[in-house]
Amino acid sequence: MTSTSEPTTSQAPEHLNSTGCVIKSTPDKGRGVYAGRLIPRSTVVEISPILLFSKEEYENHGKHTVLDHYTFVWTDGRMALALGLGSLFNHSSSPNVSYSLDTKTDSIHYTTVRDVEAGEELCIFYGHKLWFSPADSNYTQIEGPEVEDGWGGLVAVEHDVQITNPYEEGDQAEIIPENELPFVRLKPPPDEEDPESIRTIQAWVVDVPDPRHITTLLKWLKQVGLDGPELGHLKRIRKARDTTSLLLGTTPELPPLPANLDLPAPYKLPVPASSALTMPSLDLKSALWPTMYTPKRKDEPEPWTRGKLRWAWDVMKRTVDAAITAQRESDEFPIAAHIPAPHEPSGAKGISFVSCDTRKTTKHPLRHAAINVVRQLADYRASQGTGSALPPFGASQEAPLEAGEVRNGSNYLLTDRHLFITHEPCVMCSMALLHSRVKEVVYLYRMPQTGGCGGCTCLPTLKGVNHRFAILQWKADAKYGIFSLSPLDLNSTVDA
Ligand SMILES: C[S@@+](CC[C@H](N)C(=O)[O-])C[C@H]1O[C@@H](n2cnc3c(N)ncnc32)[C@H](O)[C@@H]1O
Repeated sequence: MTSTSEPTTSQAPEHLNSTGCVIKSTPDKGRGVYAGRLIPRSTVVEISPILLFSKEEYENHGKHTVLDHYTFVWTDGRMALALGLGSLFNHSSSPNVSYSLDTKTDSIHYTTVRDVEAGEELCIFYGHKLWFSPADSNYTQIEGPEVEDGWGGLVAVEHDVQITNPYEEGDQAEIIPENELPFVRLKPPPDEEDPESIRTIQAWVVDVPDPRHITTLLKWLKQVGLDGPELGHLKRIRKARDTTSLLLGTTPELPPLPANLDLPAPYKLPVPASSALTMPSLDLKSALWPTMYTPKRKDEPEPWTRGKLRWAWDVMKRTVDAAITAQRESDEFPIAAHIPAPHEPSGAKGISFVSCDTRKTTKHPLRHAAINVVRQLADYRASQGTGSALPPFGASQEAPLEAGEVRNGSNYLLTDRHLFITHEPCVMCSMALLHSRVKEVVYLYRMPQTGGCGGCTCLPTLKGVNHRFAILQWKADAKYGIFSLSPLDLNSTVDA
């Protein structure tokens, strides 16, 4: 019989710390740290005291032992072993925990970067040069010659500057005035001018063989409360050839239609989810159902809430951190690109992808950060076995896809998605983003000589291209809030 005080190997005890972290065995990474309950974002889950080894001590002894897989490079070049939970966080390329050094107390602080669900593993990012094959499908191994770092496994913890997201505090639903946004809009968001990007909702429609019955039906819609504003962006009546049809509503069930009119059975139809902002969009949407035309005024950009800015700031911060790491550890250009999980008011959900420029280590001139990250996403989709039949990200409000059905851009990689990048993408990358139907590109540094998003040319405004995307540039004064280290200097002739 097994008692709780006599654990067996098959029923190992779980160690729970006061912030809800549990040590458990993982299937493929040895032990790991898991959330024993929901752990909110920005929770300091662990403060690990460290044990320091001198360089000589480490070179002569520690390095030749298992310690080599557990040690951090400390600020002064000594090696640090985190005591407590600190040594048990496994690596992920999409970490949910960040860590920072406290040199005053010789400890490392581990903080969640997003809400972590009960049962989820808590992981940190070790760096780009791993000494093991990661059980993490999103990881892109940097190719190239092995570099002897000689100094333990984990990435160096170099600074103790605590950077906090300026949008963390306050009402997350508050709309931030345009002049207080951390970026400028170089190009407004596009309207849906591409059949693949048009969002639809399912609505009930009935064909009305005798047009004289329309008036009676309009009165009936009022009586049963189906004349609400949710379909206000559409016209109620469609006349197509010799059939007149009436839009009834979007309720799951319909009340019985007036029996005396002898109408055919109503049916469901995908209709546009919003009005048309441009003439090309009007044509496309009206082909589905007659749609209202409500052109946007020039001074009426899409509002940004504090919550969405908080998301964008975190995304850009992580992009910058990846670029710094790529340069520091692999001597790459400090360029990184990030396709984040889409923002949701309840918190970003889904998978995000981060890649760096790898053209130096791979000796491959086309391995730019933006191309690498689009490929990472494509590989992920392919690995899921759903390939082109994946629904577009952010299409959660639509009816589920039938097996094998392809709809609304599911063949495109970036429909409805943002790309954050440290430097304005070059012409080649801008074209790749255009082909992938990206929604918005956000960058920190403009590249006047090489950029394809406003620098030397602006791909999405060229005549003949079949997709438009929005372009945002981080403001110079807002930029430095995001860096912990030096700016990401790049020669102006480099194509990012
Ligand atoms: C600092 S330790 C982490 C705790 C370790 N799992 C344990 O049980 O002691 C680093 C070691 O964990 C394993 N590891 C960490 N992250 C991993 C990952 N994503 N995939 C596979 N193994 C991983 C590797 O063996 C690595 O040498």
